[in-house]
Amino acid sequence: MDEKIIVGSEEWLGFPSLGIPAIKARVDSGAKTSSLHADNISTFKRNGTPWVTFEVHPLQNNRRTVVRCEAAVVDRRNIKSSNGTTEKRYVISTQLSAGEHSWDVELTLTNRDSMGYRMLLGREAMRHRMLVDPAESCNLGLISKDQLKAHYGSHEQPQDGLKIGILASNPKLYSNQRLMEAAAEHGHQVTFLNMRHCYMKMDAEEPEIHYRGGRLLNDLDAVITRIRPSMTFYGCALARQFESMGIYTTNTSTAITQSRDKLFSLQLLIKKGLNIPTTGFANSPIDTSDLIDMVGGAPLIVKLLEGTQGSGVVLAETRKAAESVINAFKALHANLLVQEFVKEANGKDLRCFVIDNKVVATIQREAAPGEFRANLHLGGTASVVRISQEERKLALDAAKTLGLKVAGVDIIRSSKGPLLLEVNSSPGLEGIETATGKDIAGMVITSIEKKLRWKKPA
Ligand SMILES: Nc1ncnc2c1ncn2[C@@H]1O[C@H](COP(=O)(O)OP(=O)(O)OP(=O)(O)O)[C@@H](O)[C@H]1O
Ligand SMILES: [Mg+2]
Ligand SMILES: [Mg+2]
Repeated sequence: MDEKIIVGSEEWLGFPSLGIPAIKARVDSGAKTSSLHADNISTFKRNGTPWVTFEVHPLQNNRRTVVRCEAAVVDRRNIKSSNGTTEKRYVISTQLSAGEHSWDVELTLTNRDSMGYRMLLGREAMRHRMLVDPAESCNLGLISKDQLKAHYGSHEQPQDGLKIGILASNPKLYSNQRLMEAAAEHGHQVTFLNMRHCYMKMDAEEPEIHYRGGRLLNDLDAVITRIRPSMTFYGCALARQFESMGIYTTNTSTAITQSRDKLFSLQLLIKKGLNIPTTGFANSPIDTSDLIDMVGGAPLIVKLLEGTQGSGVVLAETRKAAESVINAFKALHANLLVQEFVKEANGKDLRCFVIDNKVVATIQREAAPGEFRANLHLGGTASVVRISQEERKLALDAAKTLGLKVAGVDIIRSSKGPLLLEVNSSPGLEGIETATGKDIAGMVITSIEKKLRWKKPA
C-alpha cells in the first residue's frame, strides 16, 4: 500500500469475522501488540486445533451489549501490560477493518479494561499501513448512536436490573441496610458481600472472586465499597480484584487506600493548596517541646493516626497536658499528629456528603455539652446547615484530590476560614439522611446507574 492511513488517538475499527462491526480503539504505538477486552474466555478443540470462545462488550461503559466470538488460537504469549505486570494471553488472528481498508492482525485477549477502551491498537497491527497523528481523533469517521443500535441492538441482553454487590462487614448497619433497600427499590439485584467471606483466585487470565460456599462473583456489574478502617488491607485487595475483572467500584481501591492514610492524604491535600489546621507529625520523643511550639502551643489537639469516630482525638488544654499525652502515645509507639485547636469552632464541624463531584447534603454536627468532638457517636447532634461557596469548593476539591467518588468531607469553621479536617471514604448515612430527610442511598445508586449508562426498562 502506498498511501498510509492517518489515524488519531482513538478510532472506530471493526472485526467483521468476529461479528464486531464497530469498536472504539485507543491507538497506542507504545504498545507492540493489539489487545481486545474479552470476558469469559474458554478454550475448546475444533478439528484437533485449539480455539477460544469469548465475550466482547464492544461498547464502552456498557456491559449489557455482549457479542460472543470464536477464533482459532494462534499462540499463547506473555504480555507485559502498561502497569508493568505480565500475563499470559491467548493470541488470535483476525481481519481488521479500518475505514475502507482491511487486513489481518493479531490480537491478544485480555480481561483487563484499559480506561474504558475495549481495544488497544498496537504498532504491529499498524506497521506499513498507518501513521498516527495524536492530535486527531476518529479520523476514520464517527459512528452514530443509531448505527451502533443497528449493529448491536440484538446483542443487548435483557436485564431487569444491575447486579450490585455491597462489599462491607455488617449487613445490619443502617448505611448498608439503606443501600440494599435503595438498590432494590431502583429495580436492581443486590447482594450483601461480607468481606470476610470473599476469597479470590489470583490468575492473570481468569481472576475470580468466590463467596462463602464457592459461589462465583464474577458477573456483578458494580460493587459498592464500604470498607471499615480495620479491614482496609483485605477490603482494598478485594476491590482491586473486582476492578481487574472490569467490575465498577464506587470508590476505587486506590482512592480508599490513599485516603485511609491520614498523613499521606493530608500531604496530598496540602499540595493542592487546601487549608487544614496547622499540623505537626513526629516520631521521636525528644522533640516534644518544639513540636508543641510548631503548632502554636497549648491548647492543642493530639490525634492517633488510626483513630476513628473521635476515639483517638484528645484535647490538651495546657502545655503540661500536651507533653504528657504526646509522650504517653509515643511510648505506645502509636503514630500521632498534633494539631492547632480551633477553639472558635465551639465544638461544631461540617460534614459534606459528596457524590460525583457534587455536595449532595451537608449537616452541621455539634458536640454534646462539655465535649469538643462533634462526632455523632460521641453524642453530637446533627442539624441542617447552609454552606458557603468556599466551603463547597473545599469539600469538592478534597474529594477530587483523593479520587473519591463518594466521600464524607469534614470541615471546621475557623477564624481563618474553612479548614479541612478529614475525608472519609465510607461516610455513614444515618446522621445525614435523618437530619436532611434526603435519600442519599438512592443517590449513590443513581450515580452507579449513570456510570454504567443503565436505564430503567420502560
Ligand atoms: N483541630 C481541631 N480543632 C478543634 N476541633 C477538632 C479539631 N480536630 C478535630 N476536632 C473535633 O474532633 C472531632 C473528631 O476529629 P477527627 O474527625 O479528626 O477524628 P475522627 O473523627 O476520630 O476520625 P473519623 O472521622 O475517621 O472517625 C471532629 O469532628 C471535630 O469536632
Ligand atoms: Mg471525624
Ligand atoms: Mg477519618
